[in-house]
Amino acid sequence: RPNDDLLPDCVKRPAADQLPRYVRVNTLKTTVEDVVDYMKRDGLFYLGQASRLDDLTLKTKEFMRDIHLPELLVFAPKTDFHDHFLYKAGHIILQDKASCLPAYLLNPAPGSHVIDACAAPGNKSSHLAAIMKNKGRLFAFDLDAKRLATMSTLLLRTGISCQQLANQDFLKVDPDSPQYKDVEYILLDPSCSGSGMVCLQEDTSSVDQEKIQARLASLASFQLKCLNHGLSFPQLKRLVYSTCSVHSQENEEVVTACLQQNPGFRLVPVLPQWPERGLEPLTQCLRASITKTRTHGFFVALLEKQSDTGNKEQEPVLQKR
Ligand SMILES: C[S@@+](CC[C@H](N)C(=O)[O-])C[C@H]1O[C@@H](n2cnc3c(N)ncnc32)[C@H](O)[C@@H]1O
Repeated sequence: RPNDDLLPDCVKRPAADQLPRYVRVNTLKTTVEDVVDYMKRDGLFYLGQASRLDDLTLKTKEFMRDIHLPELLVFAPKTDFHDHFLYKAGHIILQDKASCLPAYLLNPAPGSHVIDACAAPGNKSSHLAAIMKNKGRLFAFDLDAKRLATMSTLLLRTGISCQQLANQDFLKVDPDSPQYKDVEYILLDPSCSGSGMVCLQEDTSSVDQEKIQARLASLASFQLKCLNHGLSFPQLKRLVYSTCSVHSQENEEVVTACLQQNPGFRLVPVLPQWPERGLEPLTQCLRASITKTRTHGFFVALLEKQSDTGNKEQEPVLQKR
């Protein structure tokens, strides 16, 4: 959740209004083809599959399939689907493209056991459940009861049934408890400064710099604790870490500290065709921004447990899908 203390009073609407409207198709309820047909019958113009980022500059009523994510449709900025039948019926989810990356990259197998550590309001959980085809177990935690209640409504609407929600501090979840003994995948999207949200970008001139730095240090320390905790689940294979922050203190610096403390894990190079990378030397990670990826500001890292034999070939994942 964006940390309100860090956010400025000024809200830069014009920048947010430039962002395409991204729509994730909920494959538990429908298919991309059916949604495309529905939208066409509704009077929208389908331009096919995008092949370059520039294609995503759409006029009113036009839409396309995204370049990178197979279940994502892209519409003109400000297209509003909140009253649309497909949204109310849970067939589509209104989710920024960058925020679809974590579940897509984690890619848990159907039937697997997965944790969404800081889950509410649940967009990424619903995406995980769709990738898992509702098979297996999705343990979702959040500290905030109100946000968890919103999440229950969203999950109900989207037809998810493999989840187990808990109003619990993830840092207090016992990795050695028998119920988590088969957890192989964790999605960790902890509270952050929210500095990547285009409509909430910081006007740092009016904010006390010392206060900002102290808040960032406290968030980074919490994020690192969550990461270390996630990596301590005994059967863990992969963990995806994400923030909607543009600050390296919450992103590359947290991941670097975590890798130093957990030498049994390595970074997986992901999506080689993605145009914006983590800051050097963490170029295996992804960054996102309105200028380079036409999304909100975002950061994603995929960590993987090294096999006992070590020296595993560093294969980029999800190059083709
Ligand atoms: C960035 S938001 C998560 C957004 C969510 N992943 C989604 O895609 O809808 C971070 C969440 O972490 C929760 N949170 C903060 N500290 C936590 C903790 N110690 N344990 C579990 N959840 C926590 C907050 O209440 C907030 O809902």
